[in-house]
Amino acid sequence: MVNSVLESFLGMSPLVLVAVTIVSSLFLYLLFKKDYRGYNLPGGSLGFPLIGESISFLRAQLQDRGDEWIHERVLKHGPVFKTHMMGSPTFVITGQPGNKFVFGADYDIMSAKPPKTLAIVAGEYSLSDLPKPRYLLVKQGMVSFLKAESLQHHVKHMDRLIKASLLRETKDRDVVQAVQFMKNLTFEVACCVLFGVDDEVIIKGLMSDFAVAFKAFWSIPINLPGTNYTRGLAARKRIVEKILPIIQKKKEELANGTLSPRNDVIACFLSIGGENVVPLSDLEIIDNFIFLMIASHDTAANLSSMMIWKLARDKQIYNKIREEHLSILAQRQGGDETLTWVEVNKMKYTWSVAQELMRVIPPLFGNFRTTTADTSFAGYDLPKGWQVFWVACETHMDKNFFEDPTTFDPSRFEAKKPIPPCTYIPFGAGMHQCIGNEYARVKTLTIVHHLVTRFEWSQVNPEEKIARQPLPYPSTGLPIKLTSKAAE
Ligand code: HEM
Repeated sequence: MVNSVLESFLGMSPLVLVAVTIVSSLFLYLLFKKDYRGYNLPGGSLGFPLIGESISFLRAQLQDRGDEWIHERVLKHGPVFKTHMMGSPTFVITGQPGNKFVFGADYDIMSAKPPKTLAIVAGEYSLSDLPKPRYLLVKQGMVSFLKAESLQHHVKHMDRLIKASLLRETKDRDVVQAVQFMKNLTFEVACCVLFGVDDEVIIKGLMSDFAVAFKAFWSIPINLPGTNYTRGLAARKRIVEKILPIIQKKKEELANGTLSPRNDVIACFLSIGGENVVPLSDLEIIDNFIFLMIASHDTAANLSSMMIWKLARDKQIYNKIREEHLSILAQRQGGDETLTWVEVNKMKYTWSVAQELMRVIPPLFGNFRTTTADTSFAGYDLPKGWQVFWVACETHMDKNFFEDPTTFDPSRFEAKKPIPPCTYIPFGAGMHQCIGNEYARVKTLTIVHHLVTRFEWSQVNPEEKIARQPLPYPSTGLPIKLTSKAAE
């Protein structure tokens, strides 16, 4: 088991890892001991130097027991504890006050600098690595495409792509590998709709490069031949080579007026300017293209895969969702067969199922920050330069915020009663809150719409377990058996 954990997250032989660990660990251990004596640190274990508790945490994640791993330590040490993961000493901060502290912290206390792995793969100019003024500018470029006012003009494009892809995938086939299909579909929709890249050969090439880069993100940053990390660096180089000519072409099209500045995210980036504003360089655009692909791909593919998983297992929910979608079709007037923004906004029950699914099984388990100054929380010292890890599971499963938390109940999101701040956090909160939630909503609802109005499905392996890889997926890729069900 330990071997398979090492191989999935490192892509390297355990023997090589042990050798590297022994050489580097003693030095780091002594350094660490020396630096932090005298600080009032919370309880917890730093585990082995360099590796820390990464293996134990990642192993729990693979078994979908990450929440138990956290909860055991919360029970032992309280809502804040120390550990060592993904190459750095780390504070895990849980609970509503902890979430408020992390999500409310500004740049002078905490940065959303990701683990070294993302910084290297996505590049030095990627959103979460930028100084605040530049961060705000680049994010503005992303938001100008992702906000509802802009996104609504892309619903029909997204709908056509999803419908065509679904018909292609299910043609003459009654079993579909749902996870791989959702990953491919999400990537294709992102290339075409988010980034305005529709050349099939380029999309295929980018897809295989990104598959390698995604693995590198959740690896331990050891630059040795054969590691996932080193393969990720090579994949980044190939991605840069493919995107540069696309940027050049879009510059020309914007200049001659054949491309609108709101056509896609790259066009939005290229249109950033004005008095005293330094336009984005090609490298800034590439790094943020990679960053956005990493931020959007697995998360959005995960939500639609998990919806398919849930609907295969719960006939009552499937029937209620199908009813909602057939009623939308029944109300449609005119001959246009593509979905509209108004129709997507009628899919309220379907979205409340997705929200409840993200409460019980959040796509993102949590995320990292780095302290940028010595600070304190709950009476403990948090020294500068440590990683901070926030997690969703502790508040999502807290009966003080969600009555009967282990029951799957979409109606809690239909109720008028507001959910207390910083307790329901599948999209985070505060300054770094997800800006792609509307895009993810529209894409997921469109996929579910075409699936439920055309098919019923069941799991080929009903006993299939959920494993975090690091996002939660059915462990054998969710093969589903489809039965055609024409819209009534
Ligand atoms: C179900 C799908 C998604 C989930 C669950 C999700 C989750 C999250 C979470 C939890 C964060 C906050 C991270 C933190 O505070 O540490 C985040 C940030 C972010 N997400 Fe998403 N996301 C999803 C889809 C997307 C999509 C589709 C896009 C883009 C099209 C996107 C773009 C971003 C960006 C750019 C940030 C960083 C914002 C910032 O740092 O200011 N996400 N996402």
